[in-house]
Amino acid sequence: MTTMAQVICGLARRWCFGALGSPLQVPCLQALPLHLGRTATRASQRDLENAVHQVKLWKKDPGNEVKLKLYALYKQATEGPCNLPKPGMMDLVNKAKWDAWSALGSLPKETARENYVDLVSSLSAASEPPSPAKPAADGEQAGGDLVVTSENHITTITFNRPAKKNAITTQMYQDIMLALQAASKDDSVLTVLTGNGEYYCSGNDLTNFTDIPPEGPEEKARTNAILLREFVDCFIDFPKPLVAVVNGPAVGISVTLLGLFDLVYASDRATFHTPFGPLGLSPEGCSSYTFPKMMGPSKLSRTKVGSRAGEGGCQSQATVSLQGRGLGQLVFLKAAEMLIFGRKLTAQEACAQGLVTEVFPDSTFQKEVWTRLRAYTKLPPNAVRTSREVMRSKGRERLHAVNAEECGALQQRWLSEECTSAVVRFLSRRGKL
Ligand SMILES: CCCCC/C=C/CC(=O)SCCNC(=O)CCNC(=O)[C@H](O)C(C)(C)COP(=O)(O)OP(=O)(O)OC[C@H]1O[C@@H](n2cnc3c(N)ncnc32)[C@H](O)[C@@H]1OP(=O)(O)O
Repeated sequence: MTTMAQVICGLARRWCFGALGSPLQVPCLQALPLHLGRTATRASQRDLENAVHQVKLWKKDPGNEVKLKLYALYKQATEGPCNLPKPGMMDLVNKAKWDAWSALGSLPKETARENYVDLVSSLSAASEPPSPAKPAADGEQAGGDLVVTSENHITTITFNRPAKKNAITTQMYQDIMLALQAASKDDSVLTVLTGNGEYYCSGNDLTNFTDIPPEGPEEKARTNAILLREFVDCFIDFPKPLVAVVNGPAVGISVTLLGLFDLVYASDRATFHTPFGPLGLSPEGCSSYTFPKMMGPSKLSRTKVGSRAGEGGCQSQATVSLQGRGLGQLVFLKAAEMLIFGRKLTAQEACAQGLVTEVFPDSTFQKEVWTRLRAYTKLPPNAVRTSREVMRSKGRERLHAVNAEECGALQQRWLSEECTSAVVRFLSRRGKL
């Protein structure tokens, strides 16, 4: 069986820039800027070889679409129409190459050669002069991918990869666990998670799947499941109030975990998206349990109505949805729309569903939230901890069981073709393969 990890592993190896099969493997001739060097309208074999060499000198990855075109034209120019058997569905790289080459049909070798040379020439011309170097580290702030600070009895853990929309790497999962362990013992009253930049967090870093150990993809899925389970367990067992300051869009695991938080304050710019269906995944972070629970009818009596509607606060639209439906059905439907079908919620909608405590206008978000949190730190810390423990202790065992079940399901999902294809699509669109 070909698994996602095998495919991605193979893709990562084979699709790195300069390694897309034959066009980049011919012997290297003199480097000659083709758009300057070729004057005749018909491209010669020498022009083709120069073009191949030119491609090798490109510093910027031209993207998979261009690489496929180059591959197909080169094969057509040197071997004629596609003569390979069609690869299997799961052999994604060879299938894409085969499709591109076959699509050229009976294009004459000379025309393919000319098209190859012209394509390289136009792309080389377009890339001159070389674009200026990017600012250091893509604008990432000093302090690493995760920044932990402790001030005024608040420990703050900040996702700090704004250039990657704060996607969580494997290292960051480990570092967050260490930060939580430290925060559980320090003198802070509250522990806050927030994001630096435009996003709160774009969820699991999808390139985490490309790092396959020598033991193979099953081992990767197994260790990922263990890591995820330990990671979520840290949130379940965390002894102090957890606060999410959701400064912008939140995706995937950064949303599901919110069900384990005590306070979730959101900017009105934030959105909440769990695209598990499209990604071939299933829910994690105990959301399969917490979301139906919080989005159920018991929330309706707690839903904040009115006072800040339109300028923050929650709007009570959920009551409308109740009409004509049994309450039990509503519980299922609301959580299902998010977790199974990947419906993205606005901050107001998330608040109405009980996922968010309160929404603030983005312009005053930071000021209002941090003022509120500082005031909470003045409360007697032991009373705060005790109240929280009383509220949490009854459900803890259940949450651990849910977490274990979700991780088991995901371990299978990560090895599935549905997930493979979705991750490959994402990475491929961004030229990461
Ligand atoms: C131990 C394992 C535990 C596993 C736990 C499982 C968790 C499940 C999940 O979290 S599922 C959710 C996974 N996340 C996503 O599917 C989001 C993917 N990202 C996007 O859809 C988009 O990037 C976006 C909507 C977040 C933002 O789109 P936009 O067009 O505004 O920006 P770009 O796409 O150009 O992104 C900018 C750069 O950031 C990189 N990036 C963003 N998100 C991720 C991500 N999740 N993983 C890896 N990389 C990400 C993107 O590739 C761009 O990088 P580049 O500039 O180098 O191309």
